Amino acid sequence: MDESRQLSFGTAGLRAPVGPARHQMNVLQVTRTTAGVASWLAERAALNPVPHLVPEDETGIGRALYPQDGPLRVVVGYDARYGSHTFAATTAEVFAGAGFEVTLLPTPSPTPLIPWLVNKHGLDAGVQITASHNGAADNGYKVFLSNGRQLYSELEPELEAHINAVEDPIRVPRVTVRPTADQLRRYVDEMVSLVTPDQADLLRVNSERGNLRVVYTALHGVGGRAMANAFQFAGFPHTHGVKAQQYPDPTFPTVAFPNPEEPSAIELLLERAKEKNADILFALDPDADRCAVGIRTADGGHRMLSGDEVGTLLATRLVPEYSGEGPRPVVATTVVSSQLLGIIAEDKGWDFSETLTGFKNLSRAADGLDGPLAFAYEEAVGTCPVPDVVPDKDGISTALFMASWAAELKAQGASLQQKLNELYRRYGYFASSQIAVRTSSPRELVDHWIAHPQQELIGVSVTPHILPEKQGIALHGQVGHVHIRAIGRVSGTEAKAKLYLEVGQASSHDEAAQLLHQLEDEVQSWLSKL
Ligand SMILES: O=P(O)(O)OC[C@H]1O[C@@H](O)[C@H](O)[C@@H](O)[C@@H]1O
Repeated sequence: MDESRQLSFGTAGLRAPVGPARHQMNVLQVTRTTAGVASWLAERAALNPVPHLVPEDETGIGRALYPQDGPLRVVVGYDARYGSHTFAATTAEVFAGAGFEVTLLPTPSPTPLIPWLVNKHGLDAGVQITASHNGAADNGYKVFLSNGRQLYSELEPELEAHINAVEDPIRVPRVTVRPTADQLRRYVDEMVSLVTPDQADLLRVNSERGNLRVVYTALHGVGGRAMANAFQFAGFPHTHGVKAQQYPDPTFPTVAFPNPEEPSAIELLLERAKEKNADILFALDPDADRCAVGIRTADGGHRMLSGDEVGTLLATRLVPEYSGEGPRPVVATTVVSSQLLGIIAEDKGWDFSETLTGFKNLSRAADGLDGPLAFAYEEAVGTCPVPDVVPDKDGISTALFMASWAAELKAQGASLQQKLNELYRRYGYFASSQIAVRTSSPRELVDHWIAHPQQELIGVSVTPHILPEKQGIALHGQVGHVHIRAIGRVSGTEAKAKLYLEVGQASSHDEAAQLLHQLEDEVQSWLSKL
């Protein structure tokens, strides 16, 4: 590892092991980064002055009292990892030292609180100290801009130039910041209000929710309190957390990787689901911006839905079919997610937009289109159900929407699996899976795939497409009427290359599963030869 290398922004901000070197997460790194962010935000504000809100001739007294003319305002939050509290306090103090008005959250909190607060209070930026689902050794730094959206790629070079221009972090001025009152309850109340029934439906809905058995895990992260409160306030009395994983613990003692996408991470959740005979299961990631969802299977067991299954289902639940009036709502997903959402969008009259991985891209997916972003998701169990309230992925509101829907369906004798079957019957059967290759040089591996693209997969020829920014390569082919796709891409959060496999528009579940199986076998066999 090159120790002189400065950290750069990846899929979701800076992420690196906590340690003393220049390419690691430490107080000097955080000081330098924040000083850079502060000077960059100040420069942007100076270059984009607030338009005059009062007539030109009314100058002078009182002008400074307009909120837009005050100091830049930021909020700083943090998860419960090693170093998070210190890094957050450092971030807040450096912003304050640069003349910003700073809101520092008092306790470890879910990441979605930051975009929610930025958006709600018209702040100039937000920072969350988190390494999301990475291993215990890592920490990270995530930047949200004035509209609550994450810092996006085109702006990264400008910001990185400001960070690199910070000469001696020790000399950066710091001013002590007193933390604010806890904001979690306010956030939870607003999320719960999204699923609060009308007065006329109160009795029916409460009784539906009273019959749903919910289990969830916070995976040793910061979402436990938010999730418990949210379910309680929304009227789900039979909600059970996985006790061993309920409270923040930076060692993540019961899991190898605290990522709800990893089968080993949800073992205790599945045990709890069996014990409680659960109808629905939720696994938050450690900073609670993502949420995996599980359901009961026909044989009485449980299975986790894929991110694509949750995303496509929830889109159909939340976005009404286009009525022909006004701008079309925009739904969005990433290039490595299922192609099903695009097909549904065409049928429902929605505008559809596809971006590179990460909500830094997805939250901008409707820019340049007529309509607003109505819904976005990515296959990595990240869902943004209400972009105008939280313009990023949000595990808590996702869980509330899915639980409310599951309760309603249960009362009708139906299920989420039936809803999924309806989608497949209408649009064809889809199946997908992912293979991760952990390596110290994922870039080299993916460059090799790009330079020597596979010509055939499971006996049919495939056409290669290089992903934007050379992030990876997509191979598309047809087996009769069935579409097959394999994408290789460099992870932007961990040292791994990822392979995303999908079979689409098959005539039956079995056909999709069988072709996917063949695809997996073939990919595994060429991986073993590398
Ligand atoms: O595939 P990557 O780059 O490792 O990212 C995986 C996921 O990592 C999460 O931490 C990000 O919040 C997601 O947006 C992202 O999709």
